[in-house]
Amino acid sequence: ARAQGLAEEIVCSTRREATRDTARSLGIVDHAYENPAEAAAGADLVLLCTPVGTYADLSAAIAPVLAPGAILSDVGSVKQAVVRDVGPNVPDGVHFIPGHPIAGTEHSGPESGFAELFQGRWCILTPPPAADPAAVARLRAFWEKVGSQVVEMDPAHHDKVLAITSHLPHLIAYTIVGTATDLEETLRSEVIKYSAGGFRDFTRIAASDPVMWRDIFLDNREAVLEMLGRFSEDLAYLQRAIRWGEGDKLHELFTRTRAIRRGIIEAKQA
Ligand SMILES: NC(=O)c1ccc[n+]([C@@H]2O[C@H](COP(=O)([O-])OP(=O)(O)OC[C@H]3O[C@@H](n4cnc5c(N)ncnc54)[C@H](O)[C@@H]3O)[C@@H](O)[C@H]2O)c1
Ligand SMILES: O=C(O)C(=O)C[C@]1(C(=O)O)C=C[C@@H](O)C=C1
Repeated sequence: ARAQGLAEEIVCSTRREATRDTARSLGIVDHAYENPAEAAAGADLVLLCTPVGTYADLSAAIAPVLAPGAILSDVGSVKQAVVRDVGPNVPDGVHFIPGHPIAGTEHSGPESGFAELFQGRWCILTPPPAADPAAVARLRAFWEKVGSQVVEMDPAHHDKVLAITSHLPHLIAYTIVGTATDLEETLRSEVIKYSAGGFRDFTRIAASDPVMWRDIFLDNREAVLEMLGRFSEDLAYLQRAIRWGEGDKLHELFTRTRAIRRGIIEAKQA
């Protein structure tokens, strides 16, 4: 937003003085406050960017200072829980339009942000049915100006899609790295020593913020459990194929998934 000159003034609120200092010295914000209500007072656009489990308290804390006509949005990785937790705190006259940029890294804090983060990435908005179309258009324009492609979705659908494309992969990464590090000492040191391609990719994902991901799994419980159930069945199918030496079944699946990966890359290049 700073690089594109989208706001006259950008302010933030964080709990620690050290984080506020970092945000100021990076030039990301004009002012940094400890109290979120001080940061949100009079703003045209307020974005909640903390772990989703904090949203209920945070939105209650800023509600009294939100200006009429302001847009209240967020970047949280789940959407039904955001509607549940923030919705009741939104004052009349404030436009509540939840959002989710599908862009991020395993790193945390202001120093991990970069101006190109959202370029060429999707941003999903989940406006309530009665949302003001002009406010939705303004928020859409904001995300487009930072380089995103915006799509609107129903919150329940969002949570299902992200459960399989983002949440389950993280759960698998956390599990596989946990399993590997629970191995007996000799094997464990070998795992670390020889970790190259596959396992190393999992360790990157498994280095993601523990609080953020705890909250995502607690707040997208049903969709994650549904996808996990399907995944477990498919894993058991492969386990059985390996046990009985059914190479044709393995080959058929691996051929199908290779085509899917190539399809994703072609779609990106198009
Ligand atoms: N990292 C990603 O890949 C990614 C992508 C899209 C959306 N998100 C969502 O964005 C949000 C923030 O994620 P991030 O990656 O920017 O994390 P981050 O760790 O960089 O930033 C979160 C900030 O919230 C602060 N915080 C934590 N608990 C707080 C509390 N109780 N009160 C006030 N501040 C608190 C942290 O100190 C930190 O400064 C999350 O809701 C996450 O689901 C993350
Ligand atoms: O690349 C990464 O590090 C990410 O995990 C980014 C990622 C994802 O799963 O795609 C993580 C959480 C989000 O809500 C959106 C994006």
